[in-house]
Amino acid sequence: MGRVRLAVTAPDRLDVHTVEIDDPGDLISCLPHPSALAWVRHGEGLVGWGEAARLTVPAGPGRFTAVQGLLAELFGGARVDDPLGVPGSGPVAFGSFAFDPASGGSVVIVPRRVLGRRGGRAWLTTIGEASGPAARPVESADPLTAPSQLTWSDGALSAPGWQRAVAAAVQHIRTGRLGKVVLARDLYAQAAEPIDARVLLARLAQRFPACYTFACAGLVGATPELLIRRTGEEVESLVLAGTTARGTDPADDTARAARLLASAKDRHEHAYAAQMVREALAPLCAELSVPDDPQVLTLPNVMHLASPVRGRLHGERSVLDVVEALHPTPAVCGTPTDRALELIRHLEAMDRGRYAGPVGWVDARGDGEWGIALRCAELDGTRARLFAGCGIVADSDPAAELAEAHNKFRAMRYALQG
Ligand SMILES: C=C(O[C@H]1C=CC=C(C(=O)O)[C@@H]1O)C(=O)O
Repeated sequence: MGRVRLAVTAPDRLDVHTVEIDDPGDLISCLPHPSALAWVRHGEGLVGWGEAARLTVPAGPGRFTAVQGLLAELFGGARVDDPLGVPGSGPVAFGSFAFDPASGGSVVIVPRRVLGRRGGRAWLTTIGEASGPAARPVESADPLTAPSQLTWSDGALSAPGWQRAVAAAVQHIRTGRLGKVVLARDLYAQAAEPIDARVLLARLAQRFPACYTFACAGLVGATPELLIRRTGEEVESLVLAGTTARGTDPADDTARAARLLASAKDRHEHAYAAQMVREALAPLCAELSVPDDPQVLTLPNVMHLASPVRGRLHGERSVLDVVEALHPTPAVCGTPTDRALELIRHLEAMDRGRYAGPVGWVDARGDGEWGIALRCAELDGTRARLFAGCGIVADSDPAAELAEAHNKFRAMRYALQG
């Protein structure tokens, strides 16, 4: 167990049954309640609902390994019937961690039902009940209502206030104390009725199929950034940093992609993130491949510089142990990490909560997928708090960064407005 003391609500012993089922089709439309758990990309992944166990994770170092230790105990003591034995079958926990290690609010949930779909197979896992496996994913579902009468307001900083923060960050960087810092801002949307996460998930998955559409304890989004996937010994990551807006037509897109690849400022911003991921993974891996040059990832709202990373772990390490080594990367914090974190706390004038923290799932084998919670919102009844951030380097321009944040907000604005 790590240095963090976790609060756990769980029965003495979990009963877990996985059964292979016919293809349930769209996973998100199988979610029966707004309190959704989800991790879906290109129609594959996991959704969950209900709570067999909940871990409340306080602030402090060693959060990820502390959770891993506790889950190993909980899952190790469970009665498990898992004839599939694939990543995501058997006992699974979904989690979402605060960005800042000094902040509380991280949540890990072991659902009562998990529905999985990958590679032409589908399964249903029932957790916590001694009564045996459920035969069908959902008996009945609450009706869906899209958010209406939305009104918008600034979060901690107005647009000009945030531009001043960016300008201040540039000044700090020019003194040479740090190379890069990622600054974020928040926005609020107010709806007439409680916001149903399932509506937002369905819109995000349909519009951003290549992103990881996620939900965990009210944090909902579609992130393009894979922090780490572990499948046995294999690990994968997709490092993103450096952004441009989409073009107005295919020729404009091609020109913008070429400019992004050639942009010294964006290459610089990207290199900090790729380098740190390389350094964090190298001691954990027997083999590691990080491309020398990034490629362009095109999304419906923006384009990013992207480095797909692959490795083979040595030693017994769960996906959460690898998350512990990686978070926070310079894609969301900066270089050096401690100085960037200090500046973020000082300049953003807000607590990021779980935005820019790891979000994903882990199973009893230690396999799992964790993204960085970007392009997301924290739902609280009728209100949504949206976040977007931008990497700042010595030659960043505050107005251009504000426009970039605006483009990143468009994903969640679309999820809310349709
Ligand atoms: C911090 C965010 O994006 C990160 C990921 C990709 C590109 C980024 C950038 O170009 O600034 C950011 O590092 C965000 O979307 O809130």
